[in-house]
Amino acid sequence: MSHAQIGLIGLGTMGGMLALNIAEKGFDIAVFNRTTKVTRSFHETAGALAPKITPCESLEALVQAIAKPRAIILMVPAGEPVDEQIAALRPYLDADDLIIDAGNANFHDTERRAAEAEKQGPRFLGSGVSGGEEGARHGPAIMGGGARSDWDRVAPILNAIAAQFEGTPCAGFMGKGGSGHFVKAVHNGIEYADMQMIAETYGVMRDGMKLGATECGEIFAKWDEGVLKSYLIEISGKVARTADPETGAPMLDIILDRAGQKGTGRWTAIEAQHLAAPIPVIEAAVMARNLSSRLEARAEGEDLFGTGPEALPDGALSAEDLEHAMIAGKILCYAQGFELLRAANAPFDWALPLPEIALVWRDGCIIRSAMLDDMASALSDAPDRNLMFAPFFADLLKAHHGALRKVVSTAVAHGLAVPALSMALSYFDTMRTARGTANMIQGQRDFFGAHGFERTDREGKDFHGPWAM
Ligand SMILES: NC(=O)C1=CN([C@@H]2O[C@H](COP(=O)(O)OP(=O)(O)OC[C@H]3O[C@@H](n4cnc5c(N)ncnc54)[C@H](OP(=O)(O)O)[C@@H]3O)[C@@H](O)[C@H]2O)C=CC1
Ligand SMILES: O=C(CO)[C@H](O)[C@H](O)COP(=O)(O)O
Repeated sequence: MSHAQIGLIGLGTMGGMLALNIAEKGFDIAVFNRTTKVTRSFHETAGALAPKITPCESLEALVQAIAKPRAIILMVPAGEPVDEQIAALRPYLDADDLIIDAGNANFHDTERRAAEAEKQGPRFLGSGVSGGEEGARHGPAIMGGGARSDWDRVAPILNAIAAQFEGTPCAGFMGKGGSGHFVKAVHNGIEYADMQMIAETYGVMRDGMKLGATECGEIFAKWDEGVLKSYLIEISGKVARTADPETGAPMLDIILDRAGQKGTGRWTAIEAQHLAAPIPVIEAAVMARNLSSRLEARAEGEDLFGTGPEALPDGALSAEDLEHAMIAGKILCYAQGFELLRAANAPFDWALPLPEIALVWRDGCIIRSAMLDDMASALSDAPDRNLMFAPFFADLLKAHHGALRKVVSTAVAHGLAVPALSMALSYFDTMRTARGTANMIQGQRDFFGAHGFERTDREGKDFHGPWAM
């Protein structure tokens, strides 16, 4: 019986929860998983939703269970698994059937897959989904890319399962090709940066202010009541206040300080370099994750050079200083993310809807934050303006950049590594310095390579020395 309104492949953390979400919103769904026992146990444990779910044990059965024209969501790891699934499905599908890759694909792969789909079918959408397990189950943010007509076809389902912010679905169409997955990658870059800055403030509290994990957790919980209100601050408070059930010690004290990564932050940093779009806070966060994995070298460094972080003198920094520094850092990191989105428009022939992206990120996704509503307004008022210059955020920066400077300089003076906060401050200082120091770079380039320079006192682009010898 071909009655399912949609299909889904990949019943892992995200796919299983998305399937339950789809069924709960009243849609009939057919599901398939590479490992059949996962499909069976998924259906057996679906409870009241089981009648809306058709478990399938082959791709052929999955395809037959879905009403035409079919739509099938892929929720499998990025890269080869996606290509393999598309190749395995293709013989069973009609040209107007639609595959939706809802995993975290590299957008270059999505561009390629979209181009292949244009030539040989079936139809293809690349849709970034954010929100983790909980979001997938009860309402993620969804960033779609591909053909508008394909998006419109599945929008009723995607809008229904997305998080709702004051009645508006946190799902949006970003444009053609890989644009949806590009927007999701930038979301993840901001996620890396936000997480890193929170980790740095935790480090200052733990190593500089000698606070215990629970005290740090209470401070994060307080921040979550103010300007910094956001999912990541909220869960950081919960993480810090959790005790290990086995030892009773704070969880944070027993977790190894080596951060994992699946690659989305790195993709964002690489693309920013290709586009010459400055995103130093995000790049610092990727760098910090990479350095975190150098456990042996860091231990060797501690033996050789002495313990890095020193305790801060009493009263050197307060929790309020850290909160205000985080506010400034957060604005600067989101501003960089939106600048990167804007920088991609011309090279990829996109028109990424920046205000709508801020609206989509208001709920459901990992970087949801009370600031995003104001960011959406600022981007609607002036879509081409860097967010740091929007009056609302400029006022916040004027009020809080002093705290960012105080936190960074105090931390640096006492051997506490704060790379993302430092980069936020450097970006801020660079962006408010009308006459910088690139004149020296231009002098050097002309000295060794006759590359030419512009002058401040004359029109023209190709001036040269002579240089003193
Ligand atoms: N976890 C998260 O918070 C988020 C994840 N994502 C993205 O969603 C996608 C899925 O992630 P997640 O659910 O966490 O991953 P999981 O590891 O929990 O699940 C992966 C799923 O893919 C299947 N699978 C793995 N390899 C293959 C393959 N070669 N061919 C077919 N099926 C395969 C697995 O099947 P089997 O049971 O047989 O192993 C399983 O159903 C990824 O792209 C991820 O980046 C996006 C947003 C958030
Ligand atoms: O997309 C996500 C959240 O938005 C996934 O949780 C992703 O896995 C997070 O990235 P990483 O594993 O690199 O930390």
